[in-house]
Parts: sequence; structure tokens; C-alpha cells
Amino acid sequence: MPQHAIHLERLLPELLSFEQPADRVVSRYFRAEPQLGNRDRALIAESAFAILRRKNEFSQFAVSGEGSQARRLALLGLLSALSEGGLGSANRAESAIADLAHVLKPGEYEWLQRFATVDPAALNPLVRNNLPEWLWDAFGKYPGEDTREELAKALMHPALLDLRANTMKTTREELLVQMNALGGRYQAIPTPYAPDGVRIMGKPALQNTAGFKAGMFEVQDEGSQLLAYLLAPKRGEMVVDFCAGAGGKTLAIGALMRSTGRLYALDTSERRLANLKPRQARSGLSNVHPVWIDSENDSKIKRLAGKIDRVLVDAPCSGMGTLRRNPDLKWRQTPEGVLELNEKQMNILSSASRLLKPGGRLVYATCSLLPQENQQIAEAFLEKHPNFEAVPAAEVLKPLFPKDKLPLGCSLDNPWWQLWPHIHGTDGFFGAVFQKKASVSALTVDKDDEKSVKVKSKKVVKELK
Ligand SMILES: C[S@@+](CC[C@H](N)C(=O)[O-])C[C@H]1O[C@@H](n2cnc3c(N)ncnc32)[C@H](O)[C@@H]1O
Repeated sequence: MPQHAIHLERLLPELLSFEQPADRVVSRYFRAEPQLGNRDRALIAESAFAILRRKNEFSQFAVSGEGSQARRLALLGLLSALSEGGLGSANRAESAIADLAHVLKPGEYEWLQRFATVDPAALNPLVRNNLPEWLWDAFGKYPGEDTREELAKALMHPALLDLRANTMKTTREELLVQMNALGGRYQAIPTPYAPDGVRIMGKPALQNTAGFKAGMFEVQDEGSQLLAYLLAPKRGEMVVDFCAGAGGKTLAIGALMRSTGRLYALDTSERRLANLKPRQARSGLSNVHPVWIDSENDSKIKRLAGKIDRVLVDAPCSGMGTLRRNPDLKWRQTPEGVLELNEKQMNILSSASRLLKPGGRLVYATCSLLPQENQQIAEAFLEKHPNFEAVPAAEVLKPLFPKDKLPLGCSLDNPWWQLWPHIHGTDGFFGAVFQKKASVSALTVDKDDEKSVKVKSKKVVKELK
């Protein structure tokens, strides 16, 4: 373990400069240190992310103590990673300190023990909750002063590892057996709501398993899995995933369509779309068509106008709902950055809405918790597009995922769908469903029989090439 602290000390300056996303900095570091094994990498990465999650608390405590500031942060990161149980150890702080004892220099053992006995209630709320002031204030407005601390606490813990069984190749039950056969340290259980989800306690390296290579599963948060049900794609439909990225949601949607119909995966990032290709190949889906676009106004999109049954806009957003797994975002994002995103979100949603047939469904989604990126965009969209109406999420999801008599994430007070880390144990998600109102001329278009739909979709694919 001495080398873990040394690697962390080396990694920290770049990580804490916040110039690059943390996962990129960590991956680059590991590429330059090929001798590190899987377990070492897991502990170093988990400790680095713990430092980002609890930066205010750790920085305040690390003002005093032995050695350099980087060494102190590294030790606090290791202590947190070893005591969180994210690595399958589920140790308490005392036993984690004991695990570290043999690498500690004089005075460090007592210093860590002092840290473990700090009373969080005595700390300033910004320090205790590890949030920048603007975000703490924003959470005070929504979800509100009474609940923001609970939310902040949930965001300080690493996310659990969720998988989605690829139902084109296996079942959840088979995947559970496969995962439980990995070894005693890990335990796999069904996710509470997503019907194909498997939750793993501990963090096994899965990329090299035969099941992963054979496309039996994808790593995907339960909330993301549930979002595919809000789009509710049907077999044989024409569907567009407008901001498909590396295709996490595309693949879940494609499986719900049982690999029928056509599913266009659009994105402006060639790099992300390139990452979709191997995942698509593993998945066995033949209905997915990745298409690179130069912007939301690309002429390829215009050619699909009025032809699509369902469109998902999983918009670029601040990612504040994913702070459990991307804690650097809370230090990198700013209120000005959110304003810029708002303009982008509105433009993408407006362009995407042109794709829909009369009667077609548009789902706007983010992994943000900020109303500016969620409710306010959905409301502004409805105001600007009187040819669309909101469809209550509860109506779309019923009878799925019942919780307190309503489908999970739905409310009687509004039509939107929202998942919270502190309530649902998922990443934070927002979803709004809109339906394009049917017009008289549209009714005749809707009468197309299946054959003519097939001919048309072939033509569209040709046009996109
Ligand atoms: C939240 S991510 C999507 C994640 C993805 N749906 C998934 O499940 O993995 C947002 C995506 O929007 C893409 N994007 C940004 N601007 C865009 C635009 N104008 N049109 C389409 N996609 C855009 C980004 O490249 C990014 O991949």
C-alpha cells in the first residue's frame, strides 16, 4: 500500500486543477503506469474519487498534520475508499486505519484517528456537505432547505454498480447466477425497480469476463435503465436517440424494440459514437444506426422531419445528478456554464421536435437536478410549441414500477418524472414526455401499413448515408 499513497500524491495536482474530467486524468495516469494491477488501479481510482467527493472536508482537515498537503489528502482518500465498502471491503474507519498502519509515518496514525472522530455537526455546512456555495444555495431552493442535506449526503457516497441484462442474449436470472459465481467477495441482487437490472455489491473488474465480451450485459445505472421505459418504444417503430453519446440508452431502447424497426443514434461527438460501435456489436442488435451530425441543425436531420414515432433527447447537461460517480463536476461546473447549457438544451429540443410524426412522442431527459435544466426547459418548450402537449409520466409508466400507488419518480402535482439519489438510490434524472398533436392531414399519414413503413425507412437510411 505505500505505493498507492505515492501514486495518489502524483495524480493529485492534475486532478485538482480541474482542467480535464477526472476519469480522463485517471485513465491517462494508468496508461502511463502499465505495471499496476487491477486491484491497485481500483484502490487508487476509488481514493482519488473519494478526495473529489469530500474535497472541502479533507482540505480543511489537511491544513494541519504531518507531511505534505498532497500526502495528507492521499491518506484521507485511501481511508475513505477502504472504509466506504466500495471495494467490497465494507470496513469501518477503525479497521481501515489499522489496514493502513504499516505504511504510516510517525504521527500519521494518530492524525487519521483524529479525523475519524471529527463531529460533522461541528463543521460549516459547505464543508460538511462538500458542495460549492452556488450549488448548496441551488439545492436550498430545490429540493429545498429541509432535504438538501440528505441529498448532499447521498451524493457523497460512491454509486453502486448496476448492470442491465441484455435480454437479446440472456435473462436477469441467468446474469444473477453468473455474477454470483464470481467469488465470495461480491454479491449480486436484482435492482429494486428496473426489470432487467442486477446490482453488484463490491466492484469486480467485469470488462474481461466472458459474459461481458459476449454482450450479456452493459454497466448502466438503474435510473438510466428506467428512462428507456419512459420513451416506451414499440416493435417496428422509427425511433431517434438524438444525443446518443456512446449509446447507453440506445442499447436499452433497442432491446425494448426487440431489434426491430429502426433506431437512429445521433450525436455530434465522433469519439462517443465510435465507442457505441463495439457495444452495438456485442449487443447483437441489428436495428441501431449511428449517425454523426455536425449540429442539431444538420441537414441529415431535416430529411427525417415528420417521419419519426419517438425521439429521446438525453440532453447535454451539468450532470449534477451523477455527482456520486463524477464528483469533479461539482467543482468544474459554474452557474454561467449552466446558462450556456440552457440555450443548447432548448435548441436541441426544438430541432428534435421537428422529427416527430403527428401523434409521435418526444422525451426530454437530463441527469441534472437543477430546475433550470429540467422543469423550466420543459415548460418553455411547451410555451413555444403549441403543437405539443405534455403527457403525464404516470400515464406512460402505469402500471410499471409502482411505489406509493404511483410509478416510481412520478407525482400527482406535475407531469414530470424525477429520480433522486437520496430517495431512489439512483443517479438523479429528469424526464418530460410530450406528444405532437395529431392534425387532419397527419391522420392519413398514420394509416400507412407496415409494408410501406418498411419501404420508407429503407429510403431514409439511404438518404442518411
Ligand atoms: C447526456 S449525454 C448523452 C448520454 C447518452 N445518451 C448515454 O446514455 O450514454 C449528451 C450527449 O449529447 C451530445 N450532444 C451535444 N450537443 C449535441 C447536439 N447539438 N446534437 C446532438 N447531440 C449533442 C454530446 O456529445 C453527448 O454525447
